[in-house]
Amino acid sequence: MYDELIEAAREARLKAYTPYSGFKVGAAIRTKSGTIISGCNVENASYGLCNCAERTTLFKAYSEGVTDFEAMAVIADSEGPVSPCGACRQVMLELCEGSMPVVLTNLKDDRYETTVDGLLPFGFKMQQE
Ligand SMILES: O=c1ccn([C@H]2C[C@H](O)[C@@H](CO)O2)c(=O)[nH]1
Ligand SMILES: [Zn+2]
Repeated sequence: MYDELIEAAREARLKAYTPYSGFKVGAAIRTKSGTIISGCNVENASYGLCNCAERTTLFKAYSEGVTDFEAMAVIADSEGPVSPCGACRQVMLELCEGSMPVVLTNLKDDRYETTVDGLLPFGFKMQQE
C-alpha cells in the first residue's frame, strides 16, 4: 500500500541539498486520485532557513493546487524511522486531515505508521468557519 509512495520519497531524497548537516530526507504525498508529489530538504548557510522535506513537499503540492491528500511517506538514513520536526508536524496539521496516514521509514525499511493527529496531539489550529 505504501511501497510506491516510499519509493517516490526515496528517489526525492537523492536530490536533497544538505551541505551543512549531510542528513538527506525525502518525502512524498499521494492524493486521493493517485497523484504523487515528492520533495527533499533544502538547506541554507543561514541555518534557520533550512527547509525540511515534509514542508517542501506540502508547499510544492499546495502551490500547484493539489490539496486532496491521502497519505504521506518520509524517509531518511536514520537509525530507526525518521521523526518529523515540530514545525513540519504543525504544517501537516494545518494542510492535511488529522486522520491522514503518515508512514515514517528509513533506508533499512523500518516503518512506523501513524497519522497527522498522532504526530501532534492537541495541536494548535485556528477555528474554522
Ligand atoms: O523529518 C525531518 C528531519 C530533518 N530534516 C532535515 C532538516 C535539516 O536539513 C536536516 C538536519 O536536521 O534534516 C527533514 O527534512 N525532515
Ligand atoms: Zn521539519
